[in-house]
Amino acid sequence: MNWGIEMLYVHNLMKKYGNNETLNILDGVNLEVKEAVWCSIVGPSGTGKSTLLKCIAGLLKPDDGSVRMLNHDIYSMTEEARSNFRRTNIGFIFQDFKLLSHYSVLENVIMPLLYDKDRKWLMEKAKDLLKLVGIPESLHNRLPDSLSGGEKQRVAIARSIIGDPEIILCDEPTGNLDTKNRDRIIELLLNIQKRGTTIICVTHDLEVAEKGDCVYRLNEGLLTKEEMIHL
Ligand SMILES: Nc1ncnc2c1ncn2[C@@H]1O[C@H](COP(=O)(O)OP(=O)(O)OP(=O)(O)O)[C@@H](O)[C@H]1O
Repeated sequence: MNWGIEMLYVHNLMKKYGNNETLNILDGVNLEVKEAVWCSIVGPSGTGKSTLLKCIAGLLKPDDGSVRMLNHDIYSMTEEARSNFRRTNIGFIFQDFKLLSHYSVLENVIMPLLYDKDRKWLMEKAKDLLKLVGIPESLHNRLPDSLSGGEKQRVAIARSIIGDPEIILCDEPTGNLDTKNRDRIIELLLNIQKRGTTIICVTHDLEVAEKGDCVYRLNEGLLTKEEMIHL
């Protein structure tokens, strides 16, 4: 594996909501992340961490600056190309899981690729991934609402890797979990990283953040590298 390949390059990102008098939420954010690196982003509530993730994901166009992922300039693409790029290269994990409540666990896992791949093949792959994240077969046909928080997040992790993404964007992935489940999710993310996947993880939890190879703090619109985390 080549550890030096550039995965993400964010240059001078600017974003504000509303009219010109409001502050820039992102005020010249720069970030460079290599392949197979876990990069944590911390910062006070409301400073724009989710906004930054959305800009990185191609879901929220910045006012200025650029996002390059795998040597593709995300905002130079057409919307359709960007959406295809996102589907094939990016996995997502959210604090509130975002599982579809009317679909079974298995159906949730295959959902990102439902229109791209053969359903039978996807089902087999989903079963393998659910095994990988420790979800027993007895839960495969259950609806998400009947699962515990830790189980839901493990299903969400299986869903995030169904397309073998190059990069996973996590927004507070352990925010709704107790310590035991948090540690299990950290372990899974570390294993996914070991397979060569890049992880960008927004978190309030410094114990999660410090699992990263690098930690950045977003404050007053700027991202700065943390030299050391004091727990
Ligand atoms: N669509 C929007 N329209 C207007 N303001 C918004 C919008 N989305 C977010 N904001 C504001 O932008 C700021 C940054 O929000 P964001 O969700 O990115 O912060 P955050 O750092 O992720 O917060 P938290 O840690 O609490 O989740 C907040 O003040 C928020 O109210």
